[in-house]
Amino acid sequence: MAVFLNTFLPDSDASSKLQVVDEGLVKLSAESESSPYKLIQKADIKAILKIRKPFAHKGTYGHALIIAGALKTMGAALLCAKGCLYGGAGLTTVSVPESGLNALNTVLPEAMYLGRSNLIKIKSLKKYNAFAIGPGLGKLFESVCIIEELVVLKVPVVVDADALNILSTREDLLMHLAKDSIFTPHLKEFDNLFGKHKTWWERLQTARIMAKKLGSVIVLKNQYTFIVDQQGDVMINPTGNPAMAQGGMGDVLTGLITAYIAQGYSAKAAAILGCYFHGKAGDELAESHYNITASQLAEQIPKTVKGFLK
Ligand SMILES: NC(=O)C1=CN([C@@H]2O[C@H](COP(=O)(O)OP(=O)(O)OC[C@H]3O[C@@H](n4cnc5c(N)ncnc54)[C@H](O)[C@@H]3O)[C@@H](O)[C@H]2O)[C@@H](O)CC1
Ligand SMILES: Nc1ncnc2c1ncn2[C@@H]1O[C@H](COP(=O)(O)OP(=O)(O)O)[C@@H](O)[C@H]1O
Repeated sequence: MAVFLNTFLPDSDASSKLQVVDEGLVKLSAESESSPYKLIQKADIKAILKIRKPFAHKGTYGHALIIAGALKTMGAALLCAKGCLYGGAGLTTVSVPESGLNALNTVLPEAMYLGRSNLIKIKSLKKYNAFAIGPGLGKLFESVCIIEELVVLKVPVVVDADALNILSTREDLLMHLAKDSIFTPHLKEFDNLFGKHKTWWERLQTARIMAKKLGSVIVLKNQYTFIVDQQGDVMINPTGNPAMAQGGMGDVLTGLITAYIAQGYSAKAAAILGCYFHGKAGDELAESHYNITASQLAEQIPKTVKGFLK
């Protein structure tokens, strides 16, 4: 029986009620007409996920740099870094203000530190192969300068929270951020960035246009998160549940997606894996927990991936 798009939206309108959603990312036959809307299946994840290799070492799985946190929102940076560590990046470096150094060393001893002043000064960030910016970053002048630097470097970035809000006032930076970046807005951040929308159908049409225009992936977060690729196709994530509705959950997702980029996945594959395992970890915890914290969810991720492979 056909599944229609309105099943995955909090609102309903004539267009989404008529839009068929395909099951799975793979086209069934060359002749069949495929829908731009596809519901991610377990088999799709199996096809994307790469098994860890014998003789692998920390260098095999990349080095992520997370630029996040401000004095009063250091937790967002820690949660993002936690998502990255538990997502399996070989090395994770976190650039927080110096006021966060003790917290970082105490809470996440596996993570390394890069001072903000060094970050703005050094031109070479070449040792990192995955970048995330935004959780709890604040919108101060310093944050804008860092985004300008990333634009000059032309490195793809996972962009979240305050970095999205900065880009909403700086179209020049938004349009020049490297292709294959990943934008991870929730509804409000999305509308800030691309304009107000009355319905989710309209919002999705804008997401498809903008993902193509930017040459990047847009992860539009909600109960069913929409991953819109550079061709404007929309992948719907089936995992996740209301036990996850608590602050910091998106910060963990940003770290997790960044971990997959560090491990060598494409922007699209990293977004798909990140959303799927983030939600699946939440689903597994929700079997025994009424609500879940973001830290709990991050810690569940390695178990979830292992369980998936069994
Ligand atoms: N421990 C920490 O330091 C935390 C810091 N955070 C950071 O704090 C900064 C600001 O976060 P705020 O929560 O103030 O602002 P946000 O822009 O994240 O959220 C603003 C409002 O949007 C609404 N909203 C979000 N998703 C929605 C959806 N799907 N549908 C409808 N409404 C929705 C919520 O009601 C929320 O009050 C961000 O940089 C964020 O990363 C948060 O992540 C929470 C945890
Ligand atoms: N009811 C829900 N069902 C599934 N996923 C949810 C639900 N509520 C929240 N989430 C997930 O939690 C994350 C929330 O992200 P975000 O709003 O950016 O949070 P924060 O800024 O507090 O980190 C998203 O990945 C979203 O899909």
